[in-house]
Amino acid sequence: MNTAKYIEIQGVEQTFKTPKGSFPALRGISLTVAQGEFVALIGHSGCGKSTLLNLIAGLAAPTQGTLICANREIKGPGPERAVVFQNHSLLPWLTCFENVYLAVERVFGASSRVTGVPAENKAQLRARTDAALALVGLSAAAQKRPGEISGGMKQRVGIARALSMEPQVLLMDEPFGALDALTRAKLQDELLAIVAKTRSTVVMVTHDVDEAVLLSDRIVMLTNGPAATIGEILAVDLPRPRSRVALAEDTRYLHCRKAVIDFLYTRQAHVEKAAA
Ligand SMILES: Nc1ncnc2c1ncn2[C@@H]1O[C@H](COP(=O)(O)OP(=O)(O)OP(=O)(O)O)[C@@H](O)[C@H]1O
Repeated sequence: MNTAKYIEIQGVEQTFKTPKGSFPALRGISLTVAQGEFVALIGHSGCGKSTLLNLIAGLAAPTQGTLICANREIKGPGPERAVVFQNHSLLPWLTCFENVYLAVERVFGASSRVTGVPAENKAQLRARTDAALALVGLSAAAQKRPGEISGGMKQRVGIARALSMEPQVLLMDEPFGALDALTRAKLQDELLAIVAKTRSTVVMVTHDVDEAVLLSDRIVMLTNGPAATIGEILAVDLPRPRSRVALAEDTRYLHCRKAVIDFLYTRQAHVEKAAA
C-alpha cells in the first residue's frame, strides 16, 4: 500500500440537483493525504467543505472523479472511516456507554459484516467501550445520558464512539464548532494527544484558523463556491508535540496563521450581496 497516498481524491466534481436546476458545488478537486497525516479543510461558509468530507466518508458519491482509501475505491461508508459531526448525533435514550457500545458492537460484534474476522464476545466489546471512554476522560460519566452532560462531554462521547471503531481515518466536520472557547481549546489539546497515540489519519473541516494551524500538518484552503476548488495548500511546518502557549509567540505559527487569513480575507474575501 502506498502510505504517502493513503487517501486519493482524483478530479472530483460534485453537482447537486436543485429545484432551480443543477448546482455545481465542487470542481476539479484532486488531493492526496498520507497515512497518519492531519489535514484541515478550511474555507468560507457554503464553499463545499462538508460536501468534500461526505464524499470521503462515502455518504455521497461524486458526480465525477474517484476517491480511493487504502487502495480501494470509496463506494460507501466503511468502518475504517469514522465520522464525527458537529452535533455529536448521540441517541438521547441511551447512556454514554451504550452510545459507544452500539458502534463497537456493529464493527466488532456478532453483527459485524467484516468477513473472516471472528466476532468478539460481550466482555471484549465492553472492554473496548470502556477504553474509548477512558481515552476521552469520560469513564465517570459512562452511565449518564446525553441530556445529563455538557456540550463538551457530548462531543467527547462522539469522539469516543468514532475512536472505538479503531478507524484508520477520522473524518471530523467542525467537531468543536458548537463549543465555548475554553472547552474547545481543551478538546483540541486532547485530540492532539489522542491522534499522537492512535496515529490516525485525520481530515477535519473547520472555520477556525488557529485550530487549523495548531492541529494540522497541511491546511487545504478551498475557494468560494459555486464550483469551489482547492485554492492553496499550506504545509504547517511546526514540530510536534505542539503547545498552544509556546506557539502563540512562535514566528512560524504566526506566519502560517497569516497565510491562511490572507487567503480567506484578502484573496477569497466573501462578497456579501446587498439585500435586494
Ligand atoms: N444536498 C444538497 N443539495 C443541494 N445543494 C447542496 C446540497 N448539499 C450542499 N449543497 C450546497 O453546496 C454548497 C456547499 O455546501 P457545504 O455544506 O458543503 O458547504 P460548507 O463549506 O461545509 O459550509 P459551512 O461551512 O457553512 O458548513 C452550498 O452552496 C450548499 O447550499
